[in-house]
Amino acid sequence: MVEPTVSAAEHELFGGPLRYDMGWAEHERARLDLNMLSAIRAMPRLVGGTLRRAWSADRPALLAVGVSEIGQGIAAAVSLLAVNVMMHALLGSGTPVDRLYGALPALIAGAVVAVVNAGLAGWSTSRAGRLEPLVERIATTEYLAAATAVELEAIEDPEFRRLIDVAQYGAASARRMISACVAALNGTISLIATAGVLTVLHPALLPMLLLIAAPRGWGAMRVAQERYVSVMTWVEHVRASRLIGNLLTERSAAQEVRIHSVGPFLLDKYKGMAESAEAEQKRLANGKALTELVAAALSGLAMAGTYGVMFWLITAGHMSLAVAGTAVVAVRSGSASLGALVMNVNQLHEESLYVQDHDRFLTEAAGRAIPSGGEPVPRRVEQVVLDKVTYRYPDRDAPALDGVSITLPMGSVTAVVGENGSGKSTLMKVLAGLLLPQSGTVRWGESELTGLDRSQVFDRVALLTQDFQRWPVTAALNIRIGRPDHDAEDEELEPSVDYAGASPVIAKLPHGLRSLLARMFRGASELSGGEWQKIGLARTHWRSSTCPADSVLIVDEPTSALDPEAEIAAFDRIRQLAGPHRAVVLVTHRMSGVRHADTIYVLTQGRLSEHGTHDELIAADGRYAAMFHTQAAQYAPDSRARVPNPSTPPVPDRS
Ligand SMILES: Nc1ncnc2c1ncn2[C@@H]1O[C@H](COP(=O)(O)OP(=O)(O)OP(=O)(O)O)[C@@H](O)[C@H]1O
Repeated sequence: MVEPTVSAAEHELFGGPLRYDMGWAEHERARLDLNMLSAIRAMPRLVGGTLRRAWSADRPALLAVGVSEIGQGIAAAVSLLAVNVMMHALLGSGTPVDRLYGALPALIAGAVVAVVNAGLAGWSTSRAGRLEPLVERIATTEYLAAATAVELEAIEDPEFRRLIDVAQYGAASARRMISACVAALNGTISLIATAGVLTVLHPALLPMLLLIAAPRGWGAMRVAQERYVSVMTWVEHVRASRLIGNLLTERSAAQEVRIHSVGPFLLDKYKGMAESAEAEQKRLANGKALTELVAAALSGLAMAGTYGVMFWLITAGHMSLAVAGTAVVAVRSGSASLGALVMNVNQLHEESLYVQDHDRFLTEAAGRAIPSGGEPVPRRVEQVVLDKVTYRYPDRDAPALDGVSITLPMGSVTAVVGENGSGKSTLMKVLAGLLLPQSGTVRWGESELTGLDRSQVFDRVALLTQDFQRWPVTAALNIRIGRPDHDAEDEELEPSVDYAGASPVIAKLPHGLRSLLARMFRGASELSGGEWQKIGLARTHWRSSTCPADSVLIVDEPTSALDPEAEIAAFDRIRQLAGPHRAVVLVTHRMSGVRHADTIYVLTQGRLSEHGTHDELIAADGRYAAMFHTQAAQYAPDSRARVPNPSTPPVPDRS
């Protein structure tokens, strides 16, 4: 395993070296112990996978490639035979002119074969060129579909995220494997043809040919292995460098980059990291040069040995000069074919390592996919209940939720409050069916979440979080995307726009709802944070209003960017969304927004510490009352007297 030097920049920025830990499974390390034999042994399986993809992409094109490559192999054998006939004619008896005339038919045959060969090569290239993008598209689609189908827990699992990262190279490799397969097929057929001719000429020549090519094969395989190990070891480093590069150009960081002079600082770190990556490239290049030199020397020795054997065969009278002439041509073309074949097999092997990552990702993703099927969610449920729910994130020791029970009757507004990190958002993900609790149950009416068709559960949930997605599409689609399979004209979206108080926002846009909301495109418009939140609210309304059955609306900090008037209006509107067939759950730190909720649940460090109405909780004078009074105190006329003083002393001035 390569242990590259760690740059000072990495230490400072990330607290140490960023390296792919190869921790997926023990067989990963075994996989890196590549050698030529194991590569050749794995070849039928790898080629089989590529052919399967190509077969499903375009059968006629694949067949055309196969036929034209076999045709080229036959052409190679025929042209060697023509050379043999020509040699015999040229080195035979008679006057030079007679001998030239004697060689003419073979010469013409060779020319015809060359033309046919060129035609076949062109045909193969055009069909392979058609297959390549199709195969890449199939592999990319498989990758994207698998990534979107896994449980949220998998997406948040750093190990799985790493696999998503490395697997992204697989689709391009699957594409390149097509041309490598074609070239390998071409090389194999040419080689078989040449080997056949050589064996006919003299059986001793065939092993010599293998001896010439073997060192090059070994060299190519070794270089590929080194490169793959290096790429895998450095993948996180490369990603981090790219991240720094992006931060320097991203709009979101642009202000701090300038005002805090983060630009020159990060640029310097970027250079530091690039230098350590360059050192690795240099090490690889030196290793490659040395390996290739040794391989070329050994191959040269084998070539000299071959000519020596031929010399001995001629002088001992075991081989005629004409046969020797053909043999020289055959050995040269055979060793070139074998060399190319080794390179192609090697390329196939290298690409296949990435395709294997892609396939491994697909297998892993299938194991972590959200199960399809299950019982339908009852159309009417009366209430949704979370009963003693416990959830612990895979990389955490303490549970984020510990035995939490809440009941959400249809038609009610429920508020969940609590300090930062108390588990509110996690609770909402469990409620939405995005996370499955390790213990406890979530019930829709009498039906348990685990037995339900999860896609139907998602269908019944509308979710608005404070970091909701701002899609780089038109304003209309940004609303309609709340239920993308429900087609709608712009006019049908108007009630949602009105509901969210977003009409003035849309009116300001150059093309109304048709305006593109994506700064990165020319002519597009950008909204402020609060304006975006209104669009988000409109989207949530659209989703809720297009659900024909009992549903749950979850709003997690929906008003953080709204001005005070808009905030009051938004809380009012959210409350109005509760209807006979809809339960509303509101998560917020704004205590003014929760006081009208039917029930308020207070979470403290993942546990439910109290619940009740606003009046009950104020009367209980517990955690809720304390939070409420603290916030209310800020707005009291004598607030200076009532807001608690900071618990820490002021930060000293360092200048
Ligand atoms: N994806 C995650 N992986 C690991 N731990 C997480 C993850 N998300 C949240 N946590 C942890 O779970 C706990 C609860 O987090 P959660 O986001 O649910 O709290 P919250 O009450 O919504 O906080 P806030 O008010 O700050 O939004 C925290 O300790 C947090 O660090």
